[in-house]
Amino acid sequence: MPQLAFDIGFFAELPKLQPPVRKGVLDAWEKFERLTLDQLFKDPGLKLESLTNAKDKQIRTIRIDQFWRGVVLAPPSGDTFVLLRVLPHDKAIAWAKKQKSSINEVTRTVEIRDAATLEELTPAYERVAEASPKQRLFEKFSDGDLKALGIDDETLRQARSLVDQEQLEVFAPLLPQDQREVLQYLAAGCTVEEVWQDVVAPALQASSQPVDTQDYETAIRHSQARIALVTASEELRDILEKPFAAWRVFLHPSQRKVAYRASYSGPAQVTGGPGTGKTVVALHRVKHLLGHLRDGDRILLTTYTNALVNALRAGLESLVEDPELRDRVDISTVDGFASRIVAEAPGGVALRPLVYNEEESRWGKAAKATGFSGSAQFLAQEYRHVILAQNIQTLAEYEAADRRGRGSRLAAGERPLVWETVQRFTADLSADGRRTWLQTCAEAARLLEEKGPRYRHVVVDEAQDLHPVQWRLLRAAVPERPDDLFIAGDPHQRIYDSKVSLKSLGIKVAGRSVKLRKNYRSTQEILRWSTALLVGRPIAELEDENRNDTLLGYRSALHGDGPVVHAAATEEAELDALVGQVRAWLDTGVGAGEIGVSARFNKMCAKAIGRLRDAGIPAATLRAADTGGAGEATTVRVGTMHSFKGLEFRCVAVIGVSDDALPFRKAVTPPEVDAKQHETDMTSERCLLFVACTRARDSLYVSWSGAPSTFLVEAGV
Ligand SMILES: Nc1ncnc2c1ncn2[C@@H]1O[C@H](COP(=O)(O)OP(=O)(O)OP(=O)(O)O)[C@@H](O)[C@H]1O
Repeated sequence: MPQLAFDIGFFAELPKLQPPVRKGVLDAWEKFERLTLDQLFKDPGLKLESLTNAKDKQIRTIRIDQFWRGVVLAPPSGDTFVLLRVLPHDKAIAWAKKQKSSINEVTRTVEIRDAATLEELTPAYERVAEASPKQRLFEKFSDGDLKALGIDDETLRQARSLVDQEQLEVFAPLLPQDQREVLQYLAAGCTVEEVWQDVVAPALQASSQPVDTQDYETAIRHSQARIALVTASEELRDILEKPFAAWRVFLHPSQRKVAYRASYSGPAQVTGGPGTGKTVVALHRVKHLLGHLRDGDRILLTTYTNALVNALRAGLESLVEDPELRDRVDISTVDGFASRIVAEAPGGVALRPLVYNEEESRWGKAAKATGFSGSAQFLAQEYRHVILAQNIQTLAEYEAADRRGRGSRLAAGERPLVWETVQRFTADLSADGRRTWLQTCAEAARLLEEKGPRYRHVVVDEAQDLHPVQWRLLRAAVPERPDDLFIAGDPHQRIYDSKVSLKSLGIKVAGRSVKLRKNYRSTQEILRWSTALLVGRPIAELEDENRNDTLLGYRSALHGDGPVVHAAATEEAELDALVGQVRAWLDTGVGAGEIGVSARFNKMCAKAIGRLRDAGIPAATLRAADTGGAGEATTVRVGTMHSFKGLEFRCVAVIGVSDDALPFRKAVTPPEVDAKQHETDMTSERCLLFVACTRARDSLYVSWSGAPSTFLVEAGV
């Protein structure tokens, strides 16, 4: 029976199609379901026509309505057709005539290229290259290597004519998608092996048969990354009516391979720069695991902030239709999960957690009581990074503890007094019915270690910021078995003080770790600018702190304007400029809810909200807008850089990026107190700015008053 599948290019244009045109698409799809092949070709309403002077006889058009035409791949064999585009009549014909389809001999997937334009451009570029003193862009790669990566003869000739990346960008939209990616990664500096592993191998279809380059029926089924087969009209109606979320349907082969691998023999990890779809992969992994869950088994899906919990919940709702299945997933922050475990324990008392500022003053008091002369900051860090991290329970254990991660000296004879001060701090806290969040996690971990795990699988997003105690808790929440932990995170986005590697925690992901490189969120211009903030700064891996991670090959296929930077003389002037920028976005049709404003401090956020509201622009803090329901769509959301973690907006203004705000002196341990901690804190501050900037999809605006942050200066802004 014939059927009409849908190419990703059609979905990309879907938001522009009016409801009657969408209805026309649905009608056309139903015709393919209903009619025989013979009837389809003869149907006068559909007009499945081939085109004169077309590059490819297999590319035809169909009638959607009087004005709109669909461009369809109509293979010579098999009965699956693919709707490539829906365009106004003349544009559809012009576009269709230029395209050519093929089946890639390496990946076995269907490819579409703009053959006419490529044929026109290539000789001109070849002439330019011959006259150019520059080396050819792919000079160092042999034909054999390129062919092994799926570059076919036509693309090879085109690739050989290029001398620089700018030229490749001209060719990129014309090339078949998979081959384009291979060339872009190689041009970005990745090795043949890396491209093979990250781009080609995940797309490969296991088969011992030679590739039949005429068998489109099979190739279409191998092309899940760009062609969707829709089996029910309700499904299609749903896709056509709701705003289309491509991530639900079209995973990149590297994403699909990680998310839908049948099973991992132990903990698995997915890393990658901002916007590479780690959260998307985590959600698809949950979907996969739900499909194999035994009776009574449950999944914990956990992340760092409440805003992200809401985002995960919404994502899972759109990915997993069945509410009963969704009910088998608990979605919570790690701290929220810990509170629940502690509160549910027999006799468990919910102790009020300390907020950040309270802790330091309590350490000060404890030090005074015991006569410890060091700083409160030292004590807080010692407690966090040595005592809690190593789960130290006694003075003897503390005296024997390894303090290698710490850069501050502590003579052996001083440890008993530190220990006494710690005891004082914890005793005072419990006397007041209070607890730090990490103490709550430690208590929850102890309870689970005693009573046994609660979950069959734990899926962790934003893993880079978890403290060893939180890892202990998650480890105790799930038995050590295949598919126990699935971990998504990015060390470049570490913005809290928890530099810890999975290896040091005994969580072994070697051989089960994948890195994503394609950014789906931001334009290449925003990425390049933001990435410059981190260039030359070593960032330790998530897996192993003795190895550094890189953003090599990290890139986006999206393009737009570069970020706008604004230097204001005073804070007042900076806030005025912010209002001007937000108004300019609104004037171009951006919704208020698509705009995010981020600053280092709450105080600056409050000022921004006040100023925007004075100008008649609805604005609220992230939390107020998100818990206020409707506010989310109609309000500019304003939040600290920390609270922007994991979120995204069409337009982002990062404000107050001044010398005195980033790095924030109080958040950075002085080098004379602890040189190692100083470095870690500086990196966290730098990453914080990186995180804030990489929340932007289409537009990024960065401003400051007075002197700019040294991070901007060092990045050459
Ligand atoms: N295969 C895909 N197709 C289309 N869009 C995608 C795909 N994968 C991810 N996206 C989109 O890219 C954006 C970023 O995805 P996601 O939030 O999962 O990235 P992330 O790696 O978790 O980002 P960050 O680390 O910055 O929080 C989202 O808008 C998501 O819908």
